[in-house]
This record gives sequence, C-alpha cells and structure tokens, in this order.
Amino acid sequence: MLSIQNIAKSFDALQVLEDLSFEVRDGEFVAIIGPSGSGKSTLFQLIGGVASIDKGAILLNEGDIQQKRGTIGYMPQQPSLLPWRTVLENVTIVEELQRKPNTERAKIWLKKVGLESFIHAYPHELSGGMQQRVSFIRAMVSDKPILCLDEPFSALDEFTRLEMQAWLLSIWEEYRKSILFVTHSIEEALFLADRILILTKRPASIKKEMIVPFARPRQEEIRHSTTFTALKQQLFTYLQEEKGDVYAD
Ligand SMILES: Nc1ncnc2c1ncn2[C@@H]1O[C@H](COP(=O)(O)OP(=O)(O)OP(=O)(O)O)[C@@H](O)[C@H]1O
Repeated sequence: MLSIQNIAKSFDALQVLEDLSFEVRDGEFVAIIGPSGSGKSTLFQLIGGVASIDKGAILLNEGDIQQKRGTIGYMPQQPSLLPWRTVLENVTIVEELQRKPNTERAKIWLKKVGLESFIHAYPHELSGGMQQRVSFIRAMVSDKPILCLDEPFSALDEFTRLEMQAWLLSIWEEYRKSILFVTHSIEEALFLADRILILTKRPASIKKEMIVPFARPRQEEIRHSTTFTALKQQLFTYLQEEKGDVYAD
C-alpha cells in the first residue's frame, strides 16, 4: 500500500534520511522508533507531501504521492484542535476544505468513541485524552487509505496514555485501517504494532525490523510476559547501539 523507496532528504548540509526504504501493507499497524533527531517527523512531512524528497520514491497504492498533500490521514503529537470550533466542527474541517463535509458520519464516529454528549463542546472543555480522541476521529473520517500518527500520546500523563493505547487498539482492531505510528516508547510500539521499524541515527535508514509475535486482539497481560520483556530489551539494545536518547519506559 505505502511504499517508501530509497528516499534521501537533506536540509542544506544536514543529511537527515539516507536510502530509507520500507512498506506498510493494507490493514497493517507499523510502528517506527529511532533516536531523537533521526528524522521521524521529517519522514511524515515527506509522506504528507509538505516537503520534497531529494532521491527515491514515495508510492501509495502504486501512485506517486511526492509533494501531494491530502493523500494521508495525519494525527499530530498535539491535538491541534481549533479553539473556536466545536468538537463536531473540528472533526469535519478536513472534509470542509475539500467541500464535502459529512456531518452525519462524523456524528456516528463521535458516538462510537463515547463523545456524543460533547459534539457541541469546545476543545477547552475536554480533557487531554478526549482532545486526542477528537484528533484521531478527524483523521479517521477524512477516509484516507493510511493514517500517520506522530507520537500522538506523548504529551499525555501515563495513566491516560495507557488508556488511549487500549482505546486505539480497540478501534483499530475493529476497522484495521493501515497505520504508521511514530513513538519514543518501546513499550507502546510493542503493545500496539504488528511490526516495528528501528531507525539508525542520522542520516536515518532502517536498522532492524521486528515482527511482533503477540496475537490479536491484544490483551493487557502481554505487557507482563517474558516474551514482552525480552523483546523490550532487544529493542532497547538496538537503540542504545545508535546512541539515541533513552527510550525505556
Ligand atoms: N525545515 C527544516 N530545516 C532545517 N533543518 C530541519 C528542518 N526540519 C528538521 N530539521 C532537522 O532535521 C533533523 C531531524 O528532525 P526531525 O524533527 O525529523 O527528527 P525526529 O526524529 O522527529 O526528532 P524527535 O525524535 O526529537 O521528535 C533535526 O536535526 C532537525 O533540526
């Protein structure tokens, strides 16, 4: 579905990505972890078409999406909701820009995620976790073939973060939309993903790929299994080899 082929990207003399290749298949949940500053956000900018690659190709369902905006669903680290718009109006904004808002579908989604009594509320009336749900639903209803989530839970407190991980899994396991998920948390990647891509330090390419062996639907208990602990240690070692910041949590 999404195919990143040998891409390279520099900002002036700073080479950020080099010969980076990977794929995300239809319905797959892929997590990316890597050292700080290795170029994860840059990668999303390239996939989202807001920056241009120097070399290589970015294909979505075999079509070239280089510098094409609006082909992926995107959820940023901060919810980025417009404070003067209600929850419902925030969810429909992407479609409004494309002149085809589907208010009914947005309402159905908000109901599905327990926000039906908040559709006319403003962002400041919601908790951080609720705001992230709205942000996620906005990306979902834009109905793109793949969702790119850039550290979506990193600003949340630990308890809300664990809740949001379970929440995301329950939605994803029902709908199986392709997800590319950047995180700094090894544990989050292991709990959520089918496959984890580990980046090298800058200029980043793929250092390793790990297939996550846990069955779906995922159960909380896997976090306490010996396999989970062993894989966590393995991932930690890979990241230490790249001398990035610390990722164990
Ligand atoms: N528009 C830009 N112009 C110049 N340099 C940039 C630009 N965008 C990013 N960079 C540089 O590219 C490098 C990679 O940045 P990026 O934000 O993609 O890394 P990251 O892996 O997402 O970092 P983090 O893990 O800390 O969020 C950094 O050194 C950053 O300063």
